[in-house]
Amino acid sequence: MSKQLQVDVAIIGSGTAGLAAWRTASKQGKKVLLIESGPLGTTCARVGCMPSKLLIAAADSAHAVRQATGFGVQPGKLTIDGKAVMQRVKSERDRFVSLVIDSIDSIPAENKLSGCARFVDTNTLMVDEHTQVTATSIVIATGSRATYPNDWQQLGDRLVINDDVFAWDDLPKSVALFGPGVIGLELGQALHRLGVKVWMLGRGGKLGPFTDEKVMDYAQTLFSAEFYLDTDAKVQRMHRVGEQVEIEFTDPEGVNEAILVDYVIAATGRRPNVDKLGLEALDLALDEKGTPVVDAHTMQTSMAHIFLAGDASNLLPLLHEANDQGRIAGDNAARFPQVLPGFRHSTLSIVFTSPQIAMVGESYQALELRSQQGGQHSSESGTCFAVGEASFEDQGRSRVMRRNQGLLRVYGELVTGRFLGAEMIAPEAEHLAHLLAWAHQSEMTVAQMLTMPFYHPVVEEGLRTALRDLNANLKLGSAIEDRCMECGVGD
Ligand SMILES: Cc1cc2nc3c(=O)[nH]c(=O)nc-3n(C[C@H](O)[C@H](O)[C@H](O)COP(=O)(O)OP(=O)(O)OC[C@H]3O[C@@H](n4cnc5c(N)ncnc54)[C@H](O)[C@@H]3O)c2cc1C
Ligand SMILES: NC(=O)c1ccc[n+]([C@@H]2O[C@H](COP(=O)([O-])OP(=O)(O)OC[C@H]3O[C@@H](n4cnc5c(N)ncnc54)[C@H](O)[C@@H]3O)[C@@H](O)[C@H]2O)c1
Repeated sequence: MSKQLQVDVAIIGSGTAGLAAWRTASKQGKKVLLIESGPLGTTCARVGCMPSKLLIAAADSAHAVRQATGFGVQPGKLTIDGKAVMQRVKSERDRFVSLVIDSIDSIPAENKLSGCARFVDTNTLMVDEHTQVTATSIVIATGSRATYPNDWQQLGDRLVINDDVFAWDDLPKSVALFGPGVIGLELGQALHRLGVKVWMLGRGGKLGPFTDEKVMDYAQTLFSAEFYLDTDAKVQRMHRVGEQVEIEFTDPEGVNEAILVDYVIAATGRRPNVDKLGLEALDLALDEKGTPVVDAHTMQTSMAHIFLAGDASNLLPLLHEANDQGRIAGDNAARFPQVLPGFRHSTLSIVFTSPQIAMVGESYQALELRSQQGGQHSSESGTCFAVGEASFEDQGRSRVMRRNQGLLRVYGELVTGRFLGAEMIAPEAEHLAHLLAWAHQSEMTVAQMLTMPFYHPVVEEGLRTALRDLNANLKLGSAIEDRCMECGVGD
């Protein structure tokens, strides 16, 4: 006979979204239960944001040493100690995980339950086979997992995902990395810079998070010059040969190739963990991928008392999004049935390659779609937005640092001049993107952004060039100024 529990709010998953939901729901004095199947510590700290950035930090340092000769600094022969690299990645990662576990430990025992939850009916969850939980409202915050073609399983332990990479004790000699998306680019470039031979193979020509083809093409040229990259690989055969994998494929020039690699890394996308929740027991509206449809402002599903947050939703799978969504879902689950729309930040995503990649506000593709649908302020040519751009190849500070590669495209609304979004691959993109996201959230016009201070010589002067170009193309202000050498070679 299973144990019975009755609570106000049940939260499934104690990742970033679940913990945020726990904090907001419990502040309202309700009886809240956090259910976790384990392992504890969040995807971000265990196998996501933090270990990937630790690996990238090691790669950046190797890259800086290689680049030093370009400044006349001769650092001598570079040696990479793979065991030491992985040891630091894991020990720092464990430190981050322990901080999360400390905060979970501080949650009272009666508010936590260990086990895998699934729905029995609209208000009842079965946790493993030991406890039945009845809740007035429920937050699904179960995260996501890596997904790849089923037949790759025949590669056994030579097939790995991001989780496995961060468990390595040493760096391998070679990998074939499938999926030049966000995870693929970050891991692939880092491994390459740490001396691992990398073949990066994609499907359908897609690269990174870009929707603006001009920026994507620029990035493709840049990464292809650094490591093997085929964004539309024609793979004929992939099979295990001893402790390695042989891959037969046709390269972009039509030449047949066969390579042997130590590992195949699957970075071919992630899917929300909602398929084993017993959702079939509910009359819940699902999208075409089988994920519950959710209101992005209230985080409510089609069943008013069931909320969804974080990677478990089909919204943007990012840490700060999981945090925002969890906060809103937890708050509304506790105040149910009086739900309120929660505050959402402007869209911001950063990929920690070098140069870095960033997306802010509305994507180029979203704006094109808005134009096609005859969006507000559509011009005679059928678009509702103008584009400005700047190259970083000749940008003052970027050249000083020998990091003068990059392209920034900014979008603004015709008629109103409002800043709408940006896509970029650029030096210091993480900082440029924050400035732009703040401007986007403040609903600034491009002209207002141009009245803001710009120091000299800084990479942000490249941003000003793009904004000036956009302002001219919006036909609301003066055309782009010629380079003003007396003002300093910043733009
Ligand atoms: C390699 C990598 C790098 C990343 N880098 C970044 C980055 O730099 N910046 C960024 O913003 N984002 C990054 N992300 C994305 C970010 O990590 C995720 O968006 C975020 O961690 C999602 O949090 P979550 O709470 O939704 O999921 P999770 O943290 O995965 O939490 C879900 C929890 O639910 C539990 N669970 C699942 N099913 C059940 C069940 N049935 N019953 C009970 N418990 C269950 C799981 O065990 C898990 O603990 C990265 C992701 C990866 C994989
Ligand atoms: N810096 C960050 O913020 C960061 C870092 C890592 C991950 N993330 C989050 O995690 C999410 C998931 O990342 P991801 O890289 O797994 O997904 P993704 O969708 O970004 O990339 C998957 C890639 O795999 C390709 N692909 C799919 N099937 C393939 C196949 N059979 N062969 C070859 N290529 C194939 C796709 O075309 C795509 O390019 C991201 O959307 C992002 O939100 C964020």
